[in-house]
Amino acid sequence: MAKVATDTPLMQQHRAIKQKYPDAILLFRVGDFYETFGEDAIKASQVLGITLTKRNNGAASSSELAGFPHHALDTYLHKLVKAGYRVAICDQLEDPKQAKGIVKRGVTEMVTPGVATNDKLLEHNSNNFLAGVHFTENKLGIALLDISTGEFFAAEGDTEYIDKLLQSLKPAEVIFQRSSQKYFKETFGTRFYTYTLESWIFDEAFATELLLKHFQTHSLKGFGVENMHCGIVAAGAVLHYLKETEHPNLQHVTTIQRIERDDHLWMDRFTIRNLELLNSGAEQGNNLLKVLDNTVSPMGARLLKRWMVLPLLDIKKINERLDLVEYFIKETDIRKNIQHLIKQCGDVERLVSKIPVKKINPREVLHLAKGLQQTDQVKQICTASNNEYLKRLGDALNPCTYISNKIINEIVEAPPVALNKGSVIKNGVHAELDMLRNISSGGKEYLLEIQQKEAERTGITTLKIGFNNVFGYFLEVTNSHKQKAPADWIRKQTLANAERYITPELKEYEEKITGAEDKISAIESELYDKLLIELQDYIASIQVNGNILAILDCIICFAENALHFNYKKPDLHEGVKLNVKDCRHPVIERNLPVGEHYIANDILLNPQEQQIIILTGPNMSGKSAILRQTALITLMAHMGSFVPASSAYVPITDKIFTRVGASDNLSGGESTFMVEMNETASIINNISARSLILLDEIGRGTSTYDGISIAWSIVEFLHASNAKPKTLFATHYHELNELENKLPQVKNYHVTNKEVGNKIIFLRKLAPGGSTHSFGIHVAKMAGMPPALIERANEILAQLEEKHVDDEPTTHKVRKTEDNVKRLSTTKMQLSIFDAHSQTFADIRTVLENMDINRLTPVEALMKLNDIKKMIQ
Ligand SMILES: Nc1ncnc2c1ncn2[C@@H]1O[C@H](COP(=O)(O)OP(=O)(O)OP(=O)(O)O)[C@@H](O)[C@H]1O
Repeated sequence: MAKVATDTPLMQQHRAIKQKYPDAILLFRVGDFYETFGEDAIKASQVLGITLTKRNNGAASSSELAGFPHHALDTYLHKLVKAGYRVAICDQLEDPKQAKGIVKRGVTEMVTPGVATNDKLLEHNSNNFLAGVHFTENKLGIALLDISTGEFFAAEGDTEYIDKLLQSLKPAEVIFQRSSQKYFKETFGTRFYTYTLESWIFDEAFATELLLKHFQTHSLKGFGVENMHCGIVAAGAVLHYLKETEHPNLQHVTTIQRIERDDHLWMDRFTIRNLELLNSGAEQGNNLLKVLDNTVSPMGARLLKRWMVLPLLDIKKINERLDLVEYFIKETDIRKNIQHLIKQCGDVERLVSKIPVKKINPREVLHLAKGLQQTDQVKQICTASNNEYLKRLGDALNPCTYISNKIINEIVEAPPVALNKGSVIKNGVHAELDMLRNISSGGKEYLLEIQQKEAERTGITTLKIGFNNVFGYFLEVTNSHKQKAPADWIRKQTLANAERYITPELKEYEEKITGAEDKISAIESELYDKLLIELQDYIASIQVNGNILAILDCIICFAENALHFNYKKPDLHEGVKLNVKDCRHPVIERNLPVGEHYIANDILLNPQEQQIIILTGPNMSGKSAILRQTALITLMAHMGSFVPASSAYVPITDKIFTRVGASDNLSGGESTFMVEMNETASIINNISARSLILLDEIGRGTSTYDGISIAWSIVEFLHASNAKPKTLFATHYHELNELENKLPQVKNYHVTNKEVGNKIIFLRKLAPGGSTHSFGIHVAKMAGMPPALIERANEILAQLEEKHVDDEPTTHKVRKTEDNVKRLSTTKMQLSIFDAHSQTFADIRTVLENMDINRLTPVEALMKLNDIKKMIQ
């Protein structure tokens, strides 16, 4: 921080407070402004675009200064936090008028990305989690708390599991111990906003004590987390951090829930990314969440996101959801009524979290109360239904009748947002308040009487009564009448075209009115405060309501989706066979150009006869779509949603893995191929009989020969494994079709197309058998490559195809292809890479010739590859 002048008491006070928050921008309240000094001012002026000035303190050194009016806090705070700064808000802790000497100041809130409660900083359809991560040698713990809703979760497991939770729940801020900084970055990347704490905070006894104190219980058994040692430590760190950042009012954090790995269908981060669940690569916004999320409340939208990244494994619970979707499809009136009521309830979870910190305004309190009345109606509808699950949900709703009635009886029909902006409490609630109101309004009438009386007395017809903060009520006379002003008026102010006067009578009434108004506002605050204190007792119940309304919102959304998009109820079972008829891709089908229809396909995967499908077909024919729709249908079924198919027999699936060859998401300087191999290795080590694996052009990140070899051995491995995971493998290596003849549970399929003249028409139908060529050149032409280039490519292709290699073993084929390439290099357009490095090429050729690809393990293949790479270098 730049040196701050020390000679004024104000600056001394600033320095003392700033010392406690060295890594935050300190917004220092001075009068009606928030000021920043020194380096804080430089940063604030850059981020906020406000003027940077110098404050000169006479003999002492000068300091940079930048400030903004206090009422603009929300807007500027939002910008600072979004820019990645931690912001400490330092307020005046006493009324400056009452202060003796310098006004007392202190930090009342520290705002960081993970502990934001301000509506402007939050996205209504996303949780804003603060995550704590605790590292130990063999396990990691994680806790996630959304202070804006009160939701608190804990989990523990290996690095991969914690990574998956971090990637899918996307916390706004992650805290962990300082000593783990390097490890965190290496393990989870640099995309998270992080903050480190001292190691002593990550202690189980300390954490347990904090949690017990917070929940006011004697043990953590009731929450089911008592054995979750690492999770407890992480949760303790989160609570500690909230205390440190001046968030002591956490009464809305009423419980901590355990996230159990074995309760959910597992998808790692590559899969979540590849399946484009939450975000999509090319076309922004076209993801599964966007397509499925037709919820009507923010609570519903947030829950749907969680259901998507944490799909269920318990068949009973899934069926409960599916049956309720079916019920809602049939019962249109019930569905529409409940949906209409949920829509009106508002964001119950976020409203309730403002109660402990008293940041809930009168309008929101009334909204909450009306929401409770709507909840009561939802309850009536649910409990009267004949669906067991719906009855149970309805039974758990608590309309909190006493408090909702009280609020509706006490707060006016259209209250102002700010408590001090006028009348909030209804007449008839408080006798003294009513009386003071009479005085206040009567007093105002009396002022008008004075105006009339004085106007008649003086003959000044244009006489007006006005008010300002400096000398209160006054009589205003325009210059043309000022000579008529009587001697008993006291002149107070001269304006360009008028004079202002006060009279003793005016003063007397002014005091009466302002006295009454001050008292009115004091009584209103007191009554409102009381209401908030009473509301605190209902926080937990209202949160339960919020959660149930969110569940209903999601299930109704599934019913609406099923009706609008023709989704059908999946049949989940404990076996291993996957059989989907007329399967569609939920996202592509909704984004097709007008007039185009999605071509549905049947997918059958069964470890006994058809464990692995090798899928070939031209570029753009729809191979990836078939792979992804199989995974998406499985995932949607596990969320409890109906699926885009005419029927779906879906096995309970523990893991979905998808790997896309040569993905462009490079990290840590690894080569594309290395990333691809790492990702594939993690599948091979984690499969079970219940896993679904989708491999899309694995191996394409390297040369054709290596690619084929690796793809080949991966298929062999998956086929030979005891787990027998169901696998779809899309590839351009038609050589892999040979595997069907060697391995009984491998089946070839291709995506059909028709050649008309020199054009391809994609029929997009899945058919048995492999396809022979890829039409890559045709796609290049469609993409607008220069005609000369296309012509030359066709020429090369024709030469390569001259020798048919299709019926020969792969090893021979590779050699023949090499021969072709070698021959091509001597034709008119030289393939310069082979020419320039002919010796290297010859060496590589020898290595390849001596290699028996059929016997090579993936690791050996990698080592050979490495040798080849060295030769090139
Ligand atoms: N069944 C289908 N019905 C209608 N359109 C489809 C279908 N399948 C795919 N498409 C359209 O074709 C495009 C290409 O599909 P996809 O990416 O699956 O092809 P691909 O065979 O994997 O191509 P490549 O081999 O080049 O990766 C999709 O973006 C979609 O617009």
